[in-house]
Amino acid sequence: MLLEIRHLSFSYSPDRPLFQNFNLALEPGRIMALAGESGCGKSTLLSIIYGLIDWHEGDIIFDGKAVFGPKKNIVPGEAGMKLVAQNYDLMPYATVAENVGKFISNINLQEKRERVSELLDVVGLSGFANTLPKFLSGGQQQRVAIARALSVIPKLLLLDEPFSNLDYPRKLELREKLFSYVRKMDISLIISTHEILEIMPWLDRIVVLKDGRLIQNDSPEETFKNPYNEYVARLFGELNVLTEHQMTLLKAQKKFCYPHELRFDADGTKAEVLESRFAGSYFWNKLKLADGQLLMYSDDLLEGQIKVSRKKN
Ligand SMILES: Nc1ncnc2c1ncn2[C@@H]1O[C@H](COP(=O)(O)OP(=O)(O)OP(=O)(O)O)[C@@H](O)[C@H]1O
Repeated sequence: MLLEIRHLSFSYSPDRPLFQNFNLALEPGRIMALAGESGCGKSTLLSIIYGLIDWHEGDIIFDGKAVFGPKKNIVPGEAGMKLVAQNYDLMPYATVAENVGKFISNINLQEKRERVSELLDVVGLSGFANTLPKFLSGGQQQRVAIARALSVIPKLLLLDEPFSNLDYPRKLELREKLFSYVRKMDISLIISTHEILEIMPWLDRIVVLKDGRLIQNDSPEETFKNPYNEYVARLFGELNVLTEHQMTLLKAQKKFCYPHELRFDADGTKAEVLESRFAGSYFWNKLKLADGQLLMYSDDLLEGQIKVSRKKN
């Protein structure tokens, strides 16, 4: 294992424990997402792993060695580990290129320039090498911090919501370049996110947290198809929670059903279309089915009475 968290306990205040006997492990070269509602402990866990916070009990082993908090390790951060937190901590009077090159050796300046230029390309900031951070947007500063974290290839990269400040096209571009680079360089990654669907294709593992507790730790496919509970299923977007009667009519084995899992079926059960709205790549529909309402996505606008069934997994 590259990282092992064993029996971790931590709270910000004694009356509100956050992590209690928390365990987690990461194999080398893997990409793991930390998912869960706001306040579930994602940022805190990343800070603890990086040694920025003293925890109360338990061990964190990184690359075979124990990690310590600031009481025992005054300069935080293990060699081989980098954290990009939500405060980017850039040098204000240094250019973007100088910030990115901060940890790169000056022995070969030509090599350093090339490396900085490659990293700026990865984060989509090639035109900003000579700009000062104060002239950048929050999202751009965040990307400078990511480039700097990648400048000396870490074994483990910790990213706290790296796409949160980006507009959609930039997010897509950075996502593609960043994950490709991380895979190419065999960097292990733990990434916290609110938007699990958007990064799902690149993940090996999804760890779902709620109030500091580990709710599920599975592959993306398993988590999506067999969410442990409603909280986990809701991380993937809109969700139907079926009534007993609806479960019987739809011959559903499970209580949860995503809107895309419902489909037209001449042999299906009757439903009434209450609303049908254009939503881009699909139509968003609200149906009345038996004793409750359901959401269903369709290719066409719907109206009146229709028949639906639940797709098999
Ligand atoms: N410095 C602090 N002092 C006291 N409580 C804190 C501190 N930082 C976070 N908390 C609390 O600890 C819990 C976990 O917070 P944390 O920031 O780790 O959650 P998160 O999952 O990263 O949230 P978000 O997705 O909103 O960033 C929350 O209840 C939060 O209010």
